[in-house]
Amino acid sequence: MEYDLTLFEKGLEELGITLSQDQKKQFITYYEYLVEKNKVMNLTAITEYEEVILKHFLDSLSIVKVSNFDQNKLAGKSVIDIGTGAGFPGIPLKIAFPELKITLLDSLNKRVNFLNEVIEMLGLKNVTAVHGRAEDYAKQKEHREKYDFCVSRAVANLSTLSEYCIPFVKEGGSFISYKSGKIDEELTQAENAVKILGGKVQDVVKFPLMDTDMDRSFVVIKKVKPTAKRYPRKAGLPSKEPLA
Ligand SMILES: C[S@@+](CC[C@H](N)C(=O)[O-])C[C@H]1O[C@@H](n2cnc3c(N)ncnc32)[C@H](O)[C@@H]1O
Repeated sequence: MEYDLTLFEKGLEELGITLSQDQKKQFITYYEYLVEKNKVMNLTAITEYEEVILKHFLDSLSIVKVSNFDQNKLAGKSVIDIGTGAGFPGIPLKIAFPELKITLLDSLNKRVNFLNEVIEMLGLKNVTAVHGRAEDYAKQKEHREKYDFCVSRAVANLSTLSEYCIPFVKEGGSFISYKSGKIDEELTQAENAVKILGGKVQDVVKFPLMDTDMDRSFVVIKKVKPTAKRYPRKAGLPSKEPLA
């Protein structure tokens, strides 16, 4: 099937991202497989082609607006995507920036199985999909404070998310949270949690998604000191009783 790439190409140009024909084909293959599998399992509420391009693909890639996620300096950098679901933002980042080493984590095994099929189908290298909860993985030596970037979209409020994500980040690295809608109150509520966990809010990048009226933002949290061993607390607690 022929797909109109006008919107995608316009968005990529706005973001300053250049993709080869093969990379664009990988995005289309991913789109087709997402829609096909979505008929038999719950992966996404968004399935219309242009909506997926805008709200999943371009939204995921808009992280290049964050100055320390410099697309020219990503070689060898490691990223963990917490609560990746059907692969957002991790799979679009891997397709567009194949030099990244990416770990995709989700607590729903059927989504992880889907991701492994996508990885194989697209022939992606240096990307691993793992099944588990952030609170448990962040305790493991091979994951704790091992990543240059931790990213997460649509998983939890910023305080809970900080407890999931900051423990994965190396000192000097960043946790970059994808947010939509108004963010100021959530940011104020998370301020102390960020500090307790060894982070510091470095930047908040606000923008509309392409030429829509949909508010998007990135909260950029720099890891400034190691996270105390007791965090994250046991699975379930960060969402039940967010750090205040
Ligand atoms: C609303 S979906 C968002 C998926 C994707 N990030 C996106 O933006 O489309 C939230 C995902 O986070 C996962 N999740 C929630 N809590 C988690 C945790 N503590 N550890 C790992 N995954 C978690 C869920 O299984 C679900 O797939």
